[in-house]
Amino acid sequence: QFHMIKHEDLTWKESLGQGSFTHISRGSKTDQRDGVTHSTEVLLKVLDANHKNCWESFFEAASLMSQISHKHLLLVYGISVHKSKNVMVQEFVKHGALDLYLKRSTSVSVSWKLDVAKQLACALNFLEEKNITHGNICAKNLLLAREGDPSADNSPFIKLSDPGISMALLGKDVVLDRIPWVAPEVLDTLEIELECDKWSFGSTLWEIFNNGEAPLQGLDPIQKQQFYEHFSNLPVLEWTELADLIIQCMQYQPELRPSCRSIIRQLNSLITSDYEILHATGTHPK
Ligand SMILES: N#Cc1ccc(Nc2nc(N)cc(-n3cnc(CCO)c3)n2)cc1
Repeated sequence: QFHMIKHEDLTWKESLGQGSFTHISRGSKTDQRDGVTHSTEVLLKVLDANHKNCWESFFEAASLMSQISHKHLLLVYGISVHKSKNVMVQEFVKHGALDLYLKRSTSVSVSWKLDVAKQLACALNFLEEKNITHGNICAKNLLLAREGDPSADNSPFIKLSDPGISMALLGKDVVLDRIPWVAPEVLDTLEIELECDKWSFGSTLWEIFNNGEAPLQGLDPIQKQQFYEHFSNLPVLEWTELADLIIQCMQYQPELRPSCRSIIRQLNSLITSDYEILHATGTHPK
């Protein structure tokens, strides 16, 4: 079900940090095609040795991304299993994770953020049409392939990363730490459905429009759990129409959350209204 890559065809370069139970490095893979040796820059995602029991879920996440291809879904080249090393070999996405990029960037425009949000909505719509739930939508799992340069009139381009190890295996503390991205109903069942991705989309929208600041970042796991027990909502953004979309996505009743098509329609009208506001008053909504 996916391409097996030989360990000797991989070269590790610098470490780039870690996710849940994994760590990532820049690297390269060599392969022979019509007698010529090609070297490709890759991202090597290694499952921590002390979580070897999660290897099935780790590779299941990879195979989810390999079964389907879409311009906004990360390309997974294959996997490599050698001794106790379980490695997922991914395309190297030039500008890395969106949360870090937003934290570092000062001048990201509203239209840039709306463009990114729409790309994520399109990726989710594609998954929804195939009845596939991602289960870990957040800015950290959005990778920036192209920065977009307003003067050169080109726009950003994002890729949705693999969901990583399923929450059923991650343990309660990791699940609590994923509040408010994880949908409230998941806390009881640890089962993820399509509606869960809509809740997470709302939380990710909040992140994007708060320059990568993690929502509820100051709260400890207990306070995060209480946030759900009290049916709380994230702090409202100033742009009312955008705040409305976030609230719709983050409805505690899953069946009340909007379809992806509705999300895309609402983003399109925000894009046009943003455009009109800009050209009417020369100023941007907050
Ligand atoms: N400075 C810098 C820099 C760092 C990384 C990349 N590239 C890249 N490519 C990928 N396929 C995945 C990731 N990645 C980043 N963080 C995670 C964990 C959370 O998902 C995954 N980064 C490019 C530049």
